[in-house]
Amino acid sequence: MSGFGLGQLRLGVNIDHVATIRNARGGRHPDPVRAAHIAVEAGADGITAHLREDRRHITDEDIARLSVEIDRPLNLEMAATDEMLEIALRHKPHAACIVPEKREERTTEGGLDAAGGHNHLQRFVSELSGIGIRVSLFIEAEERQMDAAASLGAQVVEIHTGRFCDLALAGDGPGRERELDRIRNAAAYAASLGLEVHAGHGLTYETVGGVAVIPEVVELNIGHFLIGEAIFSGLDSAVRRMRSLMDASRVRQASQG
Ligand SMILES: CC(=O)[C@@H](O)[C@H](O)COP(=O)(O)O
Ligand SMILES: NCC(=O)COP(=O)(O)O
Repeated sequence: MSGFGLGQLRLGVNIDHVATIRNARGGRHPDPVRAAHIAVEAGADGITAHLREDRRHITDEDIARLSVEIDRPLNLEMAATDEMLEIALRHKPHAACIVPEKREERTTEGGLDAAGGHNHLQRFVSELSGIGIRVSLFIEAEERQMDAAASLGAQVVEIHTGRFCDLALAGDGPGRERELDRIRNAAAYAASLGLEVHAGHGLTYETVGGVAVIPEVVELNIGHFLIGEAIFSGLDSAVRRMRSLMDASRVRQASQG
């Protein structure tokens, strides 16, 4: 149950890094699909998985199994390539979130340049939407990127919270607040364009509250921190704690009016 007064805030659990641990030995344990089941039982509203071109963690088989074995929406993160488009059209996940990818990156370093890549992206957005897949663009908190997403016909934008989280981790209070203001303004602007607003990347127990109270944000996608916490407290406990922090933030915000 999310905060009273504010809309329901969904939690999408990204299970990429369960696959990172599995792939370290090349076996089948730990199983990302088993993790997805545990996350759903613990309160996840959906599962996010990033099928990278280099398959460094989530594999094609993981996506195939998640597509049929999990009874919650699957949010497939993908690069805008013909290979990934074919896979998405084949499995028809609830949503496809188009993210930028560079092989040499350790993790996603920035948002998709929807404005600069408008012509390249149009075919992907049209073909995915054309068969009923909700298309999300993982973008920076910038109005021009929101304008591009709306003009492309994407239904959803996911605002990159990585810089906010990095500033928080570095103890840069003023910088963190400036970035959070940027995210707040971008969320309100995106909603005014009729876009559904999600947020994610790098969120932790410490940073989730600042984003959870943004009224236009209806979904948070959180993965790496939760899988890390799961090593110490178990995945069920980590997801439940994140869920309760999200809900408590919304209740606090609603009670303050
Ligand atoms: C787009 C994003 O921020 C993440 O969902 C993405 O999955 C990060 O890539 P890794 O999971 O490979 O770190
Ligand atoms: N799109 C963000 C996501 O799915 C999870 O990002 P992270 O929590 O693993 O950094």
